[in-house]
Amino acid sequence: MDFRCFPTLGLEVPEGGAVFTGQNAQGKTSVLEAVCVLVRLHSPRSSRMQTLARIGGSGGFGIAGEAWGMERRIDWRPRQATRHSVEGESRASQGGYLEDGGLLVWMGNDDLDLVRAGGESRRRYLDFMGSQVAADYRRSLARYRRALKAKNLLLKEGDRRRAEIASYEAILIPAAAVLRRVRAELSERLADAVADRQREIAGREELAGIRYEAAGGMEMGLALEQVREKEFRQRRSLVGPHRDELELTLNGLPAAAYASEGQQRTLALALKLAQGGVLRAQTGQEPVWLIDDVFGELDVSRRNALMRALPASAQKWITTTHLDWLEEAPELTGLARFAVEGGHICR
Ligand SMILES: Nc1ncnc2c1ncn2[C@@H]1O[C@H](COP(=O)(O)OP(=O)(O)OP(=O)(O)O)[C@@H](O)[C@H]1O
Repeated sequence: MDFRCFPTLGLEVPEGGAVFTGQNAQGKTSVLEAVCVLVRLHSPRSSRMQTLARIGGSGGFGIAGEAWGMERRIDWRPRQATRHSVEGESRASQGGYLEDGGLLVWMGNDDLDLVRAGGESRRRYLDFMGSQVAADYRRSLARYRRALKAKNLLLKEGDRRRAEIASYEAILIPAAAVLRRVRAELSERLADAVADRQREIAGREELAGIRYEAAGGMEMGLALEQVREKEFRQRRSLVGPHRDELELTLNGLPAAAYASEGQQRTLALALKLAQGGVLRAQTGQEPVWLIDDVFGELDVSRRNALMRALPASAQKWITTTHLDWLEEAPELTGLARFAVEGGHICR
């Protein structure tokens, strides 16, 4: 193991899921994070694998578990290729490992950023979904990021490196086309689902809208031609999926600027609930819900609405520091409970 604060950990979680209780900084989020890393090779908290390795541990970490009936295992060591295996058989590439990985939805307290913060958090939201439904999405995203980084470095030198910049653009353009096709499809599917969930959680008519906006237009090649000289002057990339937006509105007005805090919280929940619904509709598979410290922070009406909106048959991993609300939650009383304390867990 050696993951975050856990030197070792073994857990058997029943099919319905579990609730992890404990004070702050005991390891609850880390348990959910380990699931996310094992299943999707992705941490919602950190883009650097190094931060996941336990400080004072062996330097790397390993996670193994049975998910969707298959034994999966990853082993991360600094300066080495990550090793992945499924059912004891090594999978050389990340894509190969993920192709039969299960689906996840992560809900956390910072989901409010989806509504309030800049476009980056909404792009991450789409990326997390896209990577789960389209095999070429993750590959294109990785390719796009690498080429964009290289292009931006060259742009720092002004227009002297035109030819090399063009060779990176030849990588960026097809990768952008994949990302945008999937993002646009997902956004369209999400629109109705988000509107329905918003109405349901708010308990009244509140019209939530989402609209995907490709920066510079869907045709990246054309957009690049139009901004080329400007990019050389400003020495940075101005168009492409890294600047796309998922615009959120409530009753026709931009949600970040006009919606109340309560409405924004509802919209953040609606976005995540809709994410689960769209993943299910796209794949026919029920995602596992990783719900980190959300319930305890909600007012009673939103908490009840969220509980009702979660699919009864889905597996849910829920963390909380407060126990009081749990006693009044009939939907969750049947879930197994684990107490987390100082990197140890007991049932
Ligand atoms: N790489 C690491 N190595 C060792 N300990 C770590 C590492 N990363 C984080 N920690 C520590 O692990 C502990 C558990 O963190 P975690 O976020 O899982 O707690 P939590 O129970 O979810 O807390 P909260 O309720 O405040 O969200 C914290 O004390 C944190 O500082």
